[in-house]
Amino acid sequence: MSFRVQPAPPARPNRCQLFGPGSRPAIFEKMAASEADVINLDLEDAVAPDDKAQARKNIVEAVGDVDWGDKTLSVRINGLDTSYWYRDVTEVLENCSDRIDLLMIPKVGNASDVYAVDALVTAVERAKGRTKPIGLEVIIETAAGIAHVEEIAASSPRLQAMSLGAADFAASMGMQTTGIGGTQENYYMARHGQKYWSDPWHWAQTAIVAACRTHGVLPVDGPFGDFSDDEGFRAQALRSATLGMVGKWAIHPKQVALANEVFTPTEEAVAEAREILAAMDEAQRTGSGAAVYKGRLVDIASVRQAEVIVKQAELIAGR
Ligand SMILES: C[C@@H](C(=O)SCCNC(=O)CCNC(=O)[C@H](O)C(C)(C)COP(=O)(O)OP(=O)(O)OC[C@H]1O[C@@H](n2cnc3c(N)ncnc32)[C@H](O)[C@@H]1OP(=O)(O)O)[C@H](O)C(=O)O
Ligand SMILES: [Mg+2]
Repeated sequence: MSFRVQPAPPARPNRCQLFGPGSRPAIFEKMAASEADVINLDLEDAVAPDDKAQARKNIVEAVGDVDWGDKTLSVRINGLDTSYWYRDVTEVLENCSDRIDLLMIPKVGNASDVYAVDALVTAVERAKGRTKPIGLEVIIETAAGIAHVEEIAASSPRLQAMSLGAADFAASMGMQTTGIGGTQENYYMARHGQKYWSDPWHWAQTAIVAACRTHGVLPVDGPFGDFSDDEGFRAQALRSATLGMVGKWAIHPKQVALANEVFTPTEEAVAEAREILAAMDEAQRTGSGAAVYKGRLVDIASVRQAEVIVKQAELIAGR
């Protein structure tokens, strides 16, 4: 227990982050017309090396020209292990309109990586007189990133969100899989001739959630590569939501509705949460710290749990 109050993360919906390559401007309007809460225009792995320069130009133009509505608009820069990243930051921020909200930093390995980008962003903001502060989001997708996850979550007041990038994470960890998220065929327990599949992403997700919740950052589940597998996406997203993550990436437009469905509390869940709050109001009025709701104990901790669901529903309703 700490006397410090747990900081609240940014109060904005982040149920789905829809990605699209910056080198494919034909889909920008479609991304803007989607139901995703966050749009990620990519300069990193979805863009071939020869297309990076043109992709920056496309993004600068699209940030200003496309009507992004009330979405959070983010640009993923290249990793700090490349020669591209500083020009991603300078060319985009020196030239694009104030409509941009965030830069996403991939393959973050420690707090100094975020510090470096923060310093460059700060310099460009001052030089260009940008008055709207740029936020940052990071991807945990390396062994170093997960080893230093808490210092990364605490690294900058600009930091708003942290995602798990399952593909690069698996590669960095030396995991024997080419799948991007979801069930892994060989990760199972065996008992009495039956296989019981377990979740290899679970420990990294909980580490991310704990670091984020400690430092007021939004924890987000990353990509699910097999976009023909709706059931697999939904199962992965439900596990993430249950663990405390607030949303999930979509790497194809058909995944947006699935993510929104999972990360929007159901009417039943909200109604039950409100009933618990009412039951506890009544209990406290009569001097009791606990009550019985549908045959089970509810107490002050149940109030905090119910408030998570009600606040999430209100955030989405107020979008
Ligand atoms: C894994 C690591 C990552 O980096 S993940 C994030 C980076 N990846 C991406 O950004 C890829 C994003 N997705 C795409 O580029 C495409 O969706 C695609 C290549 C996967 C499939 O495109 P395709 O056009 O072949 O798909 P269709 O089914 O034909 O499209 C139907 C329809 O939708 C439009 N479309 C396609 N993609 C998008 C999109 N992203 N947003 C909006 N609209 C899209 C397409 O134009 C069609 O439109 P229509 O013709 O019907 O009008 C990670 O870092 C890690 O390490 O884990
Ligand atoms: Mg990656």
